[in-house]
Amino acid sequence: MRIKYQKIGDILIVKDNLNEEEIKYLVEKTKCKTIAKYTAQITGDFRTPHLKILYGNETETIHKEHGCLFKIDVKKVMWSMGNIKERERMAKISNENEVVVDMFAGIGYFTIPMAKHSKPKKIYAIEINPTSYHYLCENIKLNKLNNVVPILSDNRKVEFKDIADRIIMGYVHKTHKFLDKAFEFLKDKGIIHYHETVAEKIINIRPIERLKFYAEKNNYKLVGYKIFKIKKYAPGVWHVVVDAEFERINKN
Ligand SMILES: C[S@@+](CC[C@H](N)C(=O)[O-])C[C@H]1O[C@@H](n2cnc3c(N)ncnc32)[C@H](O)[C@@H]1O
Repeated sequence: MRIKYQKIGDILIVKDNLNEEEIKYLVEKTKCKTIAKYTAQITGDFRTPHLKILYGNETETIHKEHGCLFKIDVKKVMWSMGNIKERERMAKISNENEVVVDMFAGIGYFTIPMAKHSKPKKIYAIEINPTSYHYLCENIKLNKLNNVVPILSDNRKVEFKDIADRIIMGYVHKTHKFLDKAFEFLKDKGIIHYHETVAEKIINIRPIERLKFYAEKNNYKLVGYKIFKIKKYAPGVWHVVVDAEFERINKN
């Protein structure tokens, strides 16, 4: 039998409805406690999934990835398998001298691996959704991290100035609208990991134009960048991340 599934901890997410025989096969093969299927696209600012349970009833699990533990309720909070490489990349990209702000922390998708493997001085992990924030706090404890400060808030209401060497903007819903805030957080020099969904034809143009526009508006200049494709988002549309390096323009 060939059935495609994603495994999050001991929960399977499948694409199609399954018959009894298929469910029995998957349960025996994977020892999963629950099988579920997404019924619609992830929606809203909180990125809430819509799920139909096909087998079992528990939706909370602990997922292991890159040496980290992620407690998550798959019914309440999203988990993107397509971002696995990016989570690995973020794990290694910082260092012990940096202060990082994760503006869209979720349950700690990027914060947890980065805090554990790169060991920056501090990561301020901001999350607006109380359910995701709850799991973010759980995951900080589970991974025994003492360099993460979780903040339950809309990142636009957080009043930090000039504190970050590095900023993660892991969100793809009009992310550019949050760039003014990112520049408030940024020190004189720093890096922003800017995510966006963009049509294939303008992958190398639109994100960079937006970054340049907001940099200039906030008295910074873009001094270097690299664009990475994360995954196909829709036909002809890519989820990309730009590692963008900025310097404040001296007013004198
Ligand atoms: C798409 S999820 C994070 C996905 C993650 N980067 C991954 O790899 O799967 C984005 C998170 O940003 C949060 N969020 C959205 N708007 C926000 C805001 N204004 N301030 C803080 N968090 C916000 C959402 O609740 C959600 O948990």
